[in-house]
Amino acid sequence: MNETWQQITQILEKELNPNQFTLWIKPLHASLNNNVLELAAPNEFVAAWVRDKLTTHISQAALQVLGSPSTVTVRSTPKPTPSAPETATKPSSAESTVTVKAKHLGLPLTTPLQSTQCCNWRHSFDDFVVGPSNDLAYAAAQGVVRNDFSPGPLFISSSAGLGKTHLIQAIGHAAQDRTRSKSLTLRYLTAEEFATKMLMALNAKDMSRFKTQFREGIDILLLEDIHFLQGKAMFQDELLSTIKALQERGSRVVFTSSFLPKELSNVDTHLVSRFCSGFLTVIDMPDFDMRRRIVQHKSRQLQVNVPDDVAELLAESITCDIRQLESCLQNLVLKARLLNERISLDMARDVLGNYASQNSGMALERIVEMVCRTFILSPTQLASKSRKRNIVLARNTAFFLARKHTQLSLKDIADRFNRTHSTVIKGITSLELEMSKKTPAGRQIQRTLEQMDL
Ligand SMILES: Nc1ncnc2c1ncn2[C@@H]1O[C@H](COP(=O)(O)OP(=O)(O)OP(=O)(O)O)[C@@H](O)[C@H]1O
Repeated sequence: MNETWQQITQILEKELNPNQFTLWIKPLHASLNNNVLELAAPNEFVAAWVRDKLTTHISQAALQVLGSPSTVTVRSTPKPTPSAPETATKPSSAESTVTVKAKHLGLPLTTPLQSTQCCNWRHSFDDFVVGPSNDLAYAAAQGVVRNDFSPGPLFISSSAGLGKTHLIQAIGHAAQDRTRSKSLTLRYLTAEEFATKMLMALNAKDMSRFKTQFREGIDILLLEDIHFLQGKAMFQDELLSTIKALQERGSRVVFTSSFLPKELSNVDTHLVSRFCSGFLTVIDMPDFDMRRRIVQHKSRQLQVNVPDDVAELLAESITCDIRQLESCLQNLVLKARLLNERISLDMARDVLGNYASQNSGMALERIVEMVCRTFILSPTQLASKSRKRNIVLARNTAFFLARKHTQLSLKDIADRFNRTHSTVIKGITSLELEMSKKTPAGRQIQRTLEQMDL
C-alpha cells in the first residue's frame, strides 16, 4: 500500500497548494481494504478537515492510481470516532443512491458513480442551529421525514452558504434512520446530475429504464440546485413527468434552489406550478445571535473552547455566509493548534483579515467598485454589452454579490446593469454552476469571492 499511497500523494502534491499538502495530507497514514482507502489522521480535527474538504481530491487521485473508484474513509488514530460522518458532500460528482431493504422493489439498481454507503450523510438535524431565519424551513424539513406534511413538494430556497444542502441532507439522514426497518428508496442528486443521467440514457437508447428508475422506484427524491435546469426544456419536461409520477405514487420530493420559483426564468410554467404546489420556504440571512450560536455550536463540534468575545467578533464580522463563518472558525482553531496557543481576540482579528469583511446592507456602488478593481475594468466596461469572457465573468460576479449583499430585487440589479432580469439569473446560475463543479475555474471564482474586500 505504501507505494500506492505514495503515488496518490504525488498527484495531490501537484494539485494542492504546499501548505494544504503539508498540513493535511502529510500526516495521514493509509491502508487499502476491499477498495476502501482507509486514512488515519493524527487527531479528530485533522480527520474532520480532510473528510470535509479533501475527500473528493483524494478519491480522484486514487482513481487515477488504482484505475477504479474507491471509497475514502478518514478516522483519527488516537481516538477513533465510529459515529463520525464520512464523505457525504453535495453530490457534485457523485450521486447518492440509498436503498434500504427490498432493493428497488426488484427493479434494477443504478451504479453510483462513487461508492457511497447509506450512512454517509455529512449533515443532520442535530447539527443545524435553528433561529428566526430558518425555523420554518427546519420545521418543514422535519415534516417531510415524519411524512405528516402536505403531499406537494418541499421547495427550499436561499442564497449561497445559508444551509440548503445541510437541510436536504438532514432529511435524507433522518429519513434513512427512521425507516431502517422498512422498505424505502431514497435518491439524492443535483439537477445537473439528473440531466447528465438522462443524456446518458438517451445516448444509450435506454430511456425506459431511466423513466422506470425515477418514476417508479423512489420513495423520497432529494434534488439539489433545481435552478440549473433553467433554459433546458427537454430536462424540464422529463422532470415534470417524474414529479407527477412520484406524487401519484405518494412519494416525497424536496428541491433546493438559489431562486424562488417565481424568480426562475426559462422554466416551463407547468413545472413552476408544480414547484409551487407544495410548501415554499426561504432561508434568510442569520441574525447576530444566530451567527454567534453557530460559532459556539461549531466550536463544540471541533472540541475547542472559543471565548465569548471571539465568538462575538466572528459573528459580527461575517454576516452573510455561514460557510465562510465556519471556514474562518476552522482556520482560527487550526492556527491556535499549530502555534499551541490559546484562541484570543488578536489571533481572531488576524485570521479575519484573510476573509472579506461583510456588511449585509452594502451599497451596489461599492460592489461595482470592488469588482472593477479586482477584474481591472472600468464601470462602463462592466455595464457594457461586451461578451468578452473576462467581462462576462466580472459582470456575473457583480450580479452574484449584489444578490447576496444588498436588499435589491433581481429587477433592480438588472436595471442597474442595463440587463434583463433573466440575464441576471443566468449570470448568477452560471457562476454557481462553475463553483459547484469545483473545476479549476470554479475554485478560482470561489477564492476571488472570498478575498474581495467588500
Ligand atoms: N443553521 C445552520 N446551523 C449549522 N450549520 C449551518 C447552518 N446553516 C448552514 N450551515 C453550515 O454552513 C455551510 C454551508 O451550508 P450549505 O452547504 O448547506 O449551504 P447552501 O445554502 O447549500 O449553499 P450553496 O447554495 O452554495 O450550495 C455548511 O457547512 C453547513 O453545515
